[in-house]
Amino acid sequence: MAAAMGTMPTIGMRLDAMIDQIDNLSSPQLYGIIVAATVGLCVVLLGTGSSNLDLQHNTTAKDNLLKKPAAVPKGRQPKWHIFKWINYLAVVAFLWSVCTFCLNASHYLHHESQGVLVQFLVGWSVFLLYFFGFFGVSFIHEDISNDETTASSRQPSSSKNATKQLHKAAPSAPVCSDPASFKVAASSHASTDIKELADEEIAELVLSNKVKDHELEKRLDPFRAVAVRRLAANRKLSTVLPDNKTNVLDKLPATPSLDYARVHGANCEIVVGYVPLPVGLVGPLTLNGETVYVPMATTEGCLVASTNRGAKAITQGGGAQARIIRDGITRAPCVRMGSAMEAADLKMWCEEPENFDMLKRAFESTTSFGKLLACHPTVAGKNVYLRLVCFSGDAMGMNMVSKGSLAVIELLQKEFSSLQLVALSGNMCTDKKAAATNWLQGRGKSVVVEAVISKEIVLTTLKTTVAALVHTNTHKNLIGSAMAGSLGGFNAHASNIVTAIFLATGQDPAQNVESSNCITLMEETEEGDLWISCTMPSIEVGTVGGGTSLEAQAACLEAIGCKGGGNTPGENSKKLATVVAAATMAGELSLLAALAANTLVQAHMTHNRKSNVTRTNICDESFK
Ligand SMILES: CC(C)(COP(=O)([O-])OP(=O)([O-])OC[C@H]1O[C@@H](n2cnc3c(N)ncnc32)[C@H](O)[C@@H]1OP(=O)([O-])[O-])[C@@H](O)C(=O)NCCC(=O)NCCSC(=O)C[C@@](C)(O)CC(=O)[O-]
Ligand SMILES: NC(=O)C1=CN([C@@H]2O[C@H](COP(=O)(O)OP(=O)(O)OC[C@H]3O[C@@H](n4cnc5c(N)ncnc54)[C@H](OP(=O)(O)O)[C@@H]3O)[C@@H](O)[C@H]2O)C=CC1
Repeated sequence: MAAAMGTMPTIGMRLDAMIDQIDNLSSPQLYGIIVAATVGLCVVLLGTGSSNLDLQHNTTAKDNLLKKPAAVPKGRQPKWHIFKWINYLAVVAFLWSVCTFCLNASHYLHHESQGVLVQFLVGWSVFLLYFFGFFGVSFIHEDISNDETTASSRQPSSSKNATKQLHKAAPSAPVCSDPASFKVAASSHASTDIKELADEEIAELVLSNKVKDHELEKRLDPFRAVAVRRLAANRKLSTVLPDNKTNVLDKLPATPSLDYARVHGANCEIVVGYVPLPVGLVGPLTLNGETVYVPMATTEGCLVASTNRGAKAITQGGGAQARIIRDGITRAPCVRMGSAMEAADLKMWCEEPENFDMLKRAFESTTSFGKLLACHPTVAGKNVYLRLVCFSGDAMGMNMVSKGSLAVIELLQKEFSSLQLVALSGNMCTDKKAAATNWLQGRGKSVVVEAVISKEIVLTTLKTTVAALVHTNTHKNLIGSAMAGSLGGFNAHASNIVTAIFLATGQDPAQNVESSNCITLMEETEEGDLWISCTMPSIEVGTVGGGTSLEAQAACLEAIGCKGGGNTPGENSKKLATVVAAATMAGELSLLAALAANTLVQAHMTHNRKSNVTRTNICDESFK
């Protein structure tokens, strides 16, 4: 052991050996190495120091609060300008010591006690400790940045995120839709954990655009996101409303029952609450031999009463019969070809059965329920509008058919090199706009419903006569609508009933435009009774998807007996469509009866005007 110890070199021996090696170097070599190492170290240190400083210059105290509220509390920031000057002084002192050493190296290295060399070594160690300390600050600071913001201050985040989120523009899109031309506020991309902050503090960040209003759900649970947004929204509103009220939204309910977790990503964005609508329940209504009750959400007093009266008359008469005569939701992409002749080629190609089969396979690869039923191409010069008709099971099917249509276009682009997609929806679909195509060719469910009501029931329940009803219907709904140049509006108020049922059952209310297409026909039978029918070619409804999964809307579907998917796909949505048509017929019956008997105004004064709040406020004594 002692022998072994005796052969092992001590630190002093190693130092001596190192000094001997240095001693053997020529002076230029020695100076060169020392100067190069020193300059390199200084450059690195200065670079690191300044990056820290830049970071701070670009970062306000509020940003730091946003990035890591717990670690860097507001108002307790390091004094970065003092660090900066200490840093410069340290570097100058370090360079001075190195130069001094280099200039007198041979003297210091041969000094007998080596004491001066030790002094230099100690001094440099102190500098190194300081510089390592500086590195440490830098590393910690970078860690904070990396943890807390994906879009760090070293990389412009706005452009990065913008390109990621924007979809590819259509080839024919104008220059202004170039994704690069979109400007996204850089401040909105901070993605720190803001859960630790109080609601008021987060609302403050929303107001100063440090956190985007519509991204709150990504960073907080959906219920808290709504609460925070309401705080911010009240403040925003106070700046634009004339009386600067700060609590406008307080009367808009946000609690207790709406499930915002379901709403987010499915039904609505920038949610600040919900609007309660009264729901009336019409019925019993006998339809296809079955008794149904129909929930209707409306604020138009008299509407539910009217539909209820019609339902009563229909049920008293033995009930209504309804049939689905066509079923297919549509999407019509607009594509542009190189020439009108190529457009004609495309139309012919799509109409070949084997080619349609290819389109069908492509479409159906995107859905387990959807079936492509037809493709109707319409040519307009170089443009082709491919009206794709899809069976959508129990879904209304707009997302489904849009997804499938995209797959069809991608296939066609492989077949026709000149084909350019102008718009996935080319308006010949036609969604949410009045159009002859829906009236003539149908969209969604096409339904016809009829009933016979005895003259006695017409007299007792509807308070009019069969002849008066038929007369009113002919001159109002048929001739009157014809004179108005109506498109699908040969009815009295189909949209009233359609919209109220749509709102109650979670349908897309904007589709009331085409879903209300309806022609109401009335005749007097040989027995003197009333025959009535409503033909509605484009009722767009679903019992899965969209708003149908929200609790309240699902409850209304359950009340009708058609919640969710049916035993066979499409069973429930078809039932809902027939209920919409039959309830519409009930509404038609009652309103036409009121018009025939001229009791419309009287009815609305009773049911629509009774509790005018303003009037009760100003003359409550007389009102009593
Ligand atoms: C208001 C009624 C029904 C009264 O009608 P009535 O015959 O005087 O009422 P009744 O007390 O004799 O009751 C008859 C049945 O009506 C129902 N009924 C009666 N009252 C209620 C009630 N409160 N709540 C629920 N159901 C009610 C109910 O079924 C009742 O039977 P019961 O159950 O009592 O055995 C009738 O006058 C009526 O239907 N008027 C037509 C009003 C209407 O249809 N308005 C629709 C909106 S108008 C509009 O927006 C569109 C428009 C007009 O601009 C379109 C156009 O250009 O034509
Ligand atoms: N994209 C657009 O252009 C438009 C969208 N909308 C909105 O689209 C929504 C409605 O679209 P929609 O496609 O109906 O609904 P969803 O987007 O909610 O999707 C419904 C999906 O549910 C699945 N599904 C499960 N069970 C059934 C069943 N029994 N029958 C049918 N499908 C079932 C299907 O999936 P899978 O296909 O995978 O089998 C179907 O595609 C509404 O919110 C509406 O407001 C409205 C107009 C235009």
